[in-house]
Amino acid sequence: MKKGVLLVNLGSPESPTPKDVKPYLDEFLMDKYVIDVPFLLRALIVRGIILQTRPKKSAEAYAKIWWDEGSPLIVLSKRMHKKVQANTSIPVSLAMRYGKPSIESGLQELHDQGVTEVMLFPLYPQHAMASTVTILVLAEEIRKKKFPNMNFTILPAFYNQKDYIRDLSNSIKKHLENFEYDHLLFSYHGIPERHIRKTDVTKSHCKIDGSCCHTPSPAHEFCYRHQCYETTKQVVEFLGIPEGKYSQTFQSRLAGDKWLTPYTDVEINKMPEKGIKKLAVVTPAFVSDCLETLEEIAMEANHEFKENGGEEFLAIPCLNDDDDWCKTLSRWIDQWAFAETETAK
Ligand SMILES: C=CC1=C(C)c2cc3[nH]c(cc4nc(cc5[nH]c(cc1n2)c(C)c5CCC(=O)O)C(CCC(=O)O)=C4C)c(C)c3C=C
Ligand SMILES: [Fe+2]
Ligand SMILES: [Fe+2]
Repeated sequence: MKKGVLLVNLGSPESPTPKDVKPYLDEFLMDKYVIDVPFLLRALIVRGIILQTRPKKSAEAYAKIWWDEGSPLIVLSKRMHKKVQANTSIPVSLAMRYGKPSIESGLQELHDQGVTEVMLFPLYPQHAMASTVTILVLAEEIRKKKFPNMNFTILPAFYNQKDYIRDLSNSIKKHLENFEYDHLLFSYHGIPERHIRKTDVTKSHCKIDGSCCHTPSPAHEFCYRHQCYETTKQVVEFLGIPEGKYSQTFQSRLAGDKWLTPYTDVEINKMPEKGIKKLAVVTPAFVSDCLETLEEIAMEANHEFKENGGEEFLAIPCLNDDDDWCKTLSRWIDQWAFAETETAK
């Protein structure tokens, strides 16, 4: 029995061109855990409507943040992977849910090293159907077809883990050292409200009314909204940020559904008139900087804030390949690998 780990992030297109963005968006948005409607309706919405115009617009956005080495999300995930591997003797592979390197190639790499016990490690602090569940479902499909002798253990969402909260808080603190902020905004990737109800294991707890997420419930093990509030609360406590000096919003919505509120862009635009002139934004739903942080926040939100009277804007980087964070990841891996754990198939 040999143990190994598969780190899985979201993925990016091959290049910032409509030709490569289109198949990436097709794979992403045709995922039934992302656009969760019956296949024919999904195909109509995605292929008939979204893919007619979005690839060009998205490619332009990607082109603004693209690096010489490639997509920031992929480059940063690879740097993190390298440091994590350097601090553990357990084989660690990196994969993306959409695009390359694929989950299948990551599992193949581990298989080629004789690994039979794999910890699946979704690189998302908060659990969501559109991010975590889709990884686990696809990995299981591939396991059944190609690697039937492998066993999987799943690393649960780490939104409230002491080590994660400490590393995130320390990184925020470091970036705020030279920035006298009026307000710190915690902006999380949004999801449709319907997804929250679907992942409610009690089928009765989630009301999305502002109070359910603060009332203890078994639903919270899989409630993205609760987990976002909890990450914010624990970071705020760790850093001692006073009430009124921070808030939480959700970004990156698609047209159509009602997504989690308040919306980041709407709130940021209102801030200058409320007296917030120096704004810092942190994006804890992402462990690696990506289109959503580098373009939507650091460029677009920054621009809008200033257009509306804001003066200074700081987009705090994600944890990326922060040394402490990479050591934490290696330590979690070792804790699992060297503990007497039961593996789940
Ligand atoms: C926290 C993780 C993420 C969740 C949950 C999530 C849900 C979700 N996303 C879309 C649609 C799009 N997201 C896009 C980019 C994108 N999304 C995440 C993470 C989560 N998404 C990341 C890390 C990225 C950036 C990828 C990169 O290459 O840098 C995009 C593509 C870009 C664009 O055209 O705007 C889309 C589309 C939905 C519909 C959804 C939940 C239903
Ligand atoms: Fe997304
Ligand atoms: Fe809730």
